[in-house]
Amino acid sequence: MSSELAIKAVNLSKCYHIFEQPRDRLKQFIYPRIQGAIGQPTKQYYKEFWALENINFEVAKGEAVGIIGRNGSGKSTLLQIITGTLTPTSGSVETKGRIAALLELGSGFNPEFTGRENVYLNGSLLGLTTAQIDEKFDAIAGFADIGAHLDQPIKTYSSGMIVRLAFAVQVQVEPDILVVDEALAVGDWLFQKRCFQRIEKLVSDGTTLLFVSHDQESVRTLTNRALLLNHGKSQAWGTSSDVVLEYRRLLHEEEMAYFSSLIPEPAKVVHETASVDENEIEPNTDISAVDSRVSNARSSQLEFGEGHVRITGVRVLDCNDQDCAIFSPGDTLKIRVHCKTSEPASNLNVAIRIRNKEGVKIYSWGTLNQDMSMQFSGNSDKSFWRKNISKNEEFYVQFECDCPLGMNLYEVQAAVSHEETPDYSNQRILHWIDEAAFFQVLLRKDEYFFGGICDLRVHAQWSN
Ligand SMILES: Nc1ncnc2c1ncn2[C@@H]1O[C@H](COP(=O)(O)OP(=O)(O)OP(=O)(O)O)[C@@H](O)[C@H]1O
Repeated sequence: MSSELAIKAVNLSKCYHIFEQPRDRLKQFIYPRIQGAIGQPTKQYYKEFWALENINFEVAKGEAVGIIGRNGSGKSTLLQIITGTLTPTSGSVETKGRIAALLELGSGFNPEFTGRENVYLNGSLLGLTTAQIDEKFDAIAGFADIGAHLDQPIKTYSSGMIVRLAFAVQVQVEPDILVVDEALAVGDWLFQKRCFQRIEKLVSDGTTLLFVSHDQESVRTLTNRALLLNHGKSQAWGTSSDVVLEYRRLLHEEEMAYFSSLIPEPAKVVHETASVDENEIEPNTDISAVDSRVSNARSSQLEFGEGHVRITGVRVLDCNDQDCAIFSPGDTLKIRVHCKTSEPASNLNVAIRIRNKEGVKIYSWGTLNQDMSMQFSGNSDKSFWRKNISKNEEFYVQFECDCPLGMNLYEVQAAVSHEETPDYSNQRILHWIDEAAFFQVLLRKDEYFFGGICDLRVHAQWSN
């Protein structure tokens, strides 16, 4: 390996043997030997799982490299091979200099020993003499900042205290290569900030850093190159900002695939319904042909309520009253909530909530909001709240707008409630459904563009 390099991995692969049952492990230990001895073909009692496949990369001395990827993508396996706690199935890794690793919480600590004793134990494992540890002890204790706990056994420490002490030892030995896994996430934000500052100082003094984190911003700020692992394979290797972007793209793709599986296929036209005026509520409309796939898109776990008025389906429709799952900003977006009574009902409020995929409530609105505004304009007689609806009656309420939403995936929650008074002050939920429907908003290429969660319809003015 060139003297300029700190780490060189060549065709690194790791295969785990997965045994379906514990006794298969024993069988694997015994039978193939016997089968081999008597000249029979040997049988395999495990399945192979490749946690890493043909990973190649080189890290120059003093370089800071991030390793990112989804859970189970192979990051810890790779770090363990680099630090020598795991052997690869094939390929090789070479490292130069003293490696300090902050991998599993407090690994290398003896829980029965005090913090002070563990500092000496850990220091000696890292190759320091007692005299060298004596010299560094005050700096280590100062960085860990755990006060009198230093003379208590480690088993009495909180996870944050363990990580403080572990980090303090690792960084004070001034390693040639520092390997940091997710462990820092355990510390409080002030400690994390101090760790990051210390890591930056070590890197600027020439330490090589391998840093695994799910926090894309830390990877971008702390490292200059990064490796993206995906199902054990190297998906991207380059500048940290490029690789973090690639990681976002990967996460986005997977989220899209997940949400599209929840969004029902746009339904065929199954019946013609009259176009409903924006503010009109139409009881007694035929809903016999509500596409069952729309209501089937949710799990029955996600609903509750007293139940004498039930939501029988929620449909998302376009300007032609066609079931639609994809919209662009400005498109007519209709959400139709179909209900059925099992007893006579009145004082109803039918409402929707729209949440984006991050779970942020973007909007909630119900018929009572409209009734209230009718009341202000002295036209409250027509309010939905005052309507008496007979037993076994089916009706729907349609909410309609010009879609003001930004690019995202959206969940519709729907609810019907009994409101004792027309001001939401005394409410009984009759039926509430989470994940009643989903839709997506995509921006059309080469058209009006905005960023963020909703369109504020801002106009820019130039003046000089
Ligand atoms: N001893 C083992 N036996 C079998 N499979 C294992 C073993 N150790 C890890 N694996 C599997 O190898 C894959 C990679 O695991 P690894 O811990 O390296 O992932 P990771 O990227 O560090 O995940 P995370 O972000 O969740 O920490 C996972 O699918 C894991 O289940």
